[in-house]
Amino acid sequence: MVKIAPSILSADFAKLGEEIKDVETGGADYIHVDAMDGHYVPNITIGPLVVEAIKPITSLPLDVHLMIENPDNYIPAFAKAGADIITVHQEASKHLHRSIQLIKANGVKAGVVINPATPVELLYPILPEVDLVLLMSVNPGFGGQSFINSTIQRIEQIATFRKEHHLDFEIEVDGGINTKTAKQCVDAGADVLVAGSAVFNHANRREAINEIKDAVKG
Ligand SMILES: O=C(CO)[C@@H](O)[C@H](O)COP(=O)(O)O
Ligand SMILES: [Co+2]
Repeated sequence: MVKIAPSILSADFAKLGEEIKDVETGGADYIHVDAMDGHYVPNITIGPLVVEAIKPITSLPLDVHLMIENPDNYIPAFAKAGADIITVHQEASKHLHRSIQLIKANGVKAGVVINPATPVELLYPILPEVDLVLLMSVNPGFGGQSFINSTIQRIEQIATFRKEHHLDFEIEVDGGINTKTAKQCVDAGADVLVAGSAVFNHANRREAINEIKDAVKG
């Protein structure tokens, strides 16, 4: 069964707690938290203080996607704040293996993420060490963008590597997920779909999540 990770980037921040409860009761599996620093990406969003504030609101895992420069400087703070999964960009970490080890040393599941223009092969050396691979299907920085179709072949490539090397990390896809792209991603091998605007721009979040889950089955 596919997991849905609503991205709170598209939630109403004036009532963030209610928004998170709404998607939790609506059937979400993770809460996706997009942390942006205005340097690595051209937008500024959420820091450890917000993660700490939402931690008691939900029993779902907090899936923290770091879009920040020098991620090692902030991994301990996000872990302490309550992140359950921390994902670092291959492009933003100066020493990727060290970043992954640092996440694990802080007692958190470790993920690696790559942008649409980064060759998937660059991840191969780190794949035996990670719990999750996040493939960006838009350029990071904003919600509400269109899905980049070449992502499908990239999911297949990572899924093939996972099978051939008997690994068990989850494959997550982030950006432009809707009922159509969701099915394509899952057919290619994705386990977790981040959905920001598709869930939070829908008046009924349960319906939005069910529509994606049903589309994947159909
Ligand atoms: O990391 C990011 C954007 O950088 C995402 O998590 C988006 O927030 C997903 O939003 P939608 O494309 O689903 O609206
Ligand atoms: Co994200």
